[in-house]
Amino acid sequence: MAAATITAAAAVSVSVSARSPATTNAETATFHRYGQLTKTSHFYRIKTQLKPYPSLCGRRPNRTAHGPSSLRLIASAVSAGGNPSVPFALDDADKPRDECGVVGIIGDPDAAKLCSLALHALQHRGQEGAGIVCSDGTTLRSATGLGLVSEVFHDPRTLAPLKGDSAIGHVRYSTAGAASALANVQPFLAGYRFGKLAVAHNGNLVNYRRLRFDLESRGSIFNTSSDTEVILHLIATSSSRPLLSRVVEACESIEGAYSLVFLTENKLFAVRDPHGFRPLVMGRRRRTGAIVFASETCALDLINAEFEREVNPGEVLVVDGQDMSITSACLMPEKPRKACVFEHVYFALPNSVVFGHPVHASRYSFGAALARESPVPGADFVIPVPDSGFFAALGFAEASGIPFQQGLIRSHYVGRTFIEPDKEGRNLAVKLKLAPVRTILEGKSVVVVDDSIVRGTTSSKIVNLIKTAGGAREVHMRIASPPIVGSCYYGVDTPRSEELISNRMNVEGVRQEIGCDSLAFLSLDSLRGAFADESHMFCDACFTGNYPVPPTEQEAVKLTEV
Ligand SMILES: O=P(O)(O)OC[C@H]1O[C@H](OP(=O)(O)OP(=O)(O)O)[C@H](O)[C@@H]1O
Ligand SMILES: NC(=O)CC[C@H](N)C(=O)O
Ligand code: SF4
Ligand SMILES: [Mg+2]
Repeated sequence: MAAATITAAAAVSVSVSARSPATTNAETATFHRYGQLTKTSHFYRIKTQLKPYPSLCGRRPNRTAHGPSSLRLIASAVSAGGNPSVPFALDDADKPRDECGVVGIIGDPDAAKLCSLALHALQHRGQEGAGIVCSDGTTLRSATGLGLVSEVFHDPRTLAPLKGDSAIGHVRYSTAGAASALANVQPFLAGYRFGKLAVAHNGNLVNYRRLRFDLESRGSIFNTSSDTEVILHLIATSSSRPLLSRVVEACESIEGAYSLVFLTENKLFAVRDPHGFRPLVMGRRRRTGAIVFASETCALDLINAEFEREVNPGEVLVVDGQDMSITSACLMPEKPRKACVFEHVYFALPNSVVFGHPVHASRYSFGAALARESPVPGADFVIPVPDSGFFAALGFAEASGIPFQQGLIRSHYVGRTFIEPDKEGRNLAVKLKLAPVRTILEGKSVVVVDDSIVRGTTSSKIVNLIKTAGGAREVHMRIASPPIVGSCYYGVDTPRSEELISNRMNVEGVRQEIGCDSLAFLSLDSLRGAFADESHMFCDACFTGNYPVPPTEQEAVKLTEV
């Protein structure tokens, strides 16, 4: 972005209506500009959720380019665990990894505590680090650490200083920047010339290297090696006012996947990229009326928040802590919706409703379709690969009429293996995690259903376990998604294409490699069929190679080189 002008396409106006949680009538409908809201009630409901999305969009005049950076990342007030001395190098050698979970709460005296609970519910989205930033209206405080939420916040003294009515939180699984660096654990808290700002990000920016290069050549000093920090610098160097405009302007420069929550002293922002790759939902706590944003509805459920709606792709929502008014703006002209289908295949928890569809139901229908496409006549049992293969196996069993049996037991003390950052960790985790039930499997022909094969680590170990330790006669693997043939550039750990087993070999080659008696994957048509006439609104690039936002040549090379 060397040019001196940026075209900012933010909405100039938003619609807000207000109501008390105790009433159902809309009390007020006011029209505001850039979040200059008049207080009409303590509780507001956004009218825009009833409007067709494009009606929110508008345009505002050109703005001048970013000035010199004045951003200062503030070290965590509390660093719970980890090694703070890990350097801040831009680790080009890092490979992209997986998902993250974000949460934001405003209007509740227990905001930080609720955030930590919500992060527990989102733990499956990232196991490398966790953190919370909260605000008491004047001061932002932060606690971050490496490891699981239960490890980072095991000591009540870590949460105790996090007082205030608003907070954001993050569980990390790195896509850009070292997995082991405490500095990369979010939320990031920064000081800039208009105050303090914290951010938590789920997704991956495909153009962050170029943006970082541009910012650094204008004097920005980066404190982390994460793509997310670029967003803070873009906001800090924007010449737009107020913060909503700066956020919008920053988002116009970034490309790729981003579901974001920002916290200032008195406002909470939620932003979703125009394609809507990653999920982000909004809810409201019944007891206090607090507004909650979270990656998945399972986090809302845990803290008794009622789901209200998704944050729309391309939407910026701002909740003002002073009057709980909500402002909605549109980032830029509409782009085709491309929700990540892999959230339904693997990432999200089955009790979540993601992109408007219950995850357990999608998985069940993938499994049932698989049974119709690739039956295994004469098999004795259908066995799920815990955890995420469970509902697909149930669908397979019911559609095929073959009895369902829990032939593999999962240890509750080992997390997700696919999201382990290194190969040794993944190998060990599969071994420790799954154990065969010999008295079920011995001498039997079994259909083993898993949600996906990525590198093949899990499947080959499972086939071996079931045959040797379990004593099964035949193992027929059925995979409830198509072969993964392409890397993901939008926040998921499908790293180098050479590491993807289905990219290296055909189905028969994969079968021989993992050692099962037969192998079949779900067809692309059946995957898409589960979403019927909405299927065009899903990204399935890792199965098809049709990338909605082409990675720049440089990004693609970097991602495949490391
Ligand atoms: O081919 P691979 O590289 O081994 O990756 C695929 C496996 O990883 C995932 O499980 P994971 O253990 O991460 O999570 P889960 O417990 O939710 O199934 C997925 O469900 C497959 O089982
Ligand atoms: N998986 C994610 O969404 C991670 C967010 C961010 N890109 C990071 O690497 O920390
Ligand atoms: S490429 Fe695959 S994992 Fe990545 S966003 Fe698209 S569907 Fe999801
Ligand atoms: Mg699994």
